[in-house]
Amino acid sequence: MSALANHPFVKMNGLGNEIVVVDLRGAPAQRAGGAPGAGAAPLSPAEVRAVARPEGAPFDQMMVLYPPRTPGTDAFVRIYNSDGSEAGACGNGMRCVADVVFAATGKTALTFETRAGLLNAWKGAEPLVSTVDMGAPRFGWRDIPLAEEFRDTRAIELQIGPIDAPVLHSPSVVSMGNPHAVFWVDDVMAHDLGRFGPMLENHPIFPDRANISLAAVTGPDHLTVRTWERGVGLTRACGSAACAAAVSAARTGRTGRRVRVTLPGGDLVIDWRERDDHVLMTGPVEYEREGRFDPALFAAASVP
Ligand SMILES: N[C@@H](CCC[C@H](N)C(=O)O)C(=O)O
Repeated sequence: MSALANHPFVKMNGLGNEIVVVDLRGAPAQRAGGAPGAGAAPLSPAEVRAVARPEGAPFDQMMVLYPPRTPGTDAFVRIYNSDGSEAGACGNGMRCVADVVFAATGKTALTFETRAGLLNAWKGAEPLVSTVDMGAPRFGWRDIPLAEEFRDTRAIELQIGPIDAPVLHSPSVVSMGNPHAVFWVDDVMAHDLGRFGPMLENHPIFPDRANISLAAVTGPDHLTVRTWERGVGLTRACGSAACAAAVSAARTGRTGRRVRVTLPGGDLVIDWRERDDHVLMTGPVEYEREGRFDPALFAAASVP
């Protein structure tokens, strides 16, 4: 039987980015995938997709907390996309997880571990607002990763549309713990991202696929961004994409290092800190409902 059967969950969102939070830290060791400190086996893609079904708890990302692997951390967190794939980073999801743990423990600062490394979170001055340190961006072509060498990842050779009049071209590419391509446009609404997104997500230049964003500079230190998320599709907000757009904008001289990013679901403040190169993301979360996973979900999907 799935570790998720009958297990409680919290449905939240970060600016409309649909997030389900599941805490397996108190689950019996074998159900949580191993003894505390010994790691946590991933859920199967079929299990994750079962939860994402309309009769389950549909989400863009499901954030699953396991016992800490590293002393001093509050949890090991796995991040799942609705197609069952696992991601290395999810800014909005981490802010949701942080708020759940802030509320349960009374702490105001937390450290989590994800596949992409350690990550700190702080409670904000206002209720339901928090800041997550997304770590340092990586710009090397192998780190993103790209399938072939590009010395300068501020604008790589990639375009769609007619060769002499491309519709989208020369994206900035970066890893925020997950792969991002940012296409610079005048108006993020003027392009059919629902059509181009899947082609670009699965373009052979991205061996691990990629999150695809359209970004426009819409004011002094203000960006507007829409994202086609890897493993999900169009979402109302993608925190790591906001970070990717912000660092790419600063890196290409379009803005300074602290910007407000407007996404379809609302605004995030992104600060690419000079002193340690880390990217800080601040924004709100919302609680929607609590529930328990119906075991029938997993039986129907014939998952373990
Ligand atoms: N919504 C997220 C990003 C989630 C992961 C992404 N789809 C991937 O596969 O890399 C965010 O807020 O950062």
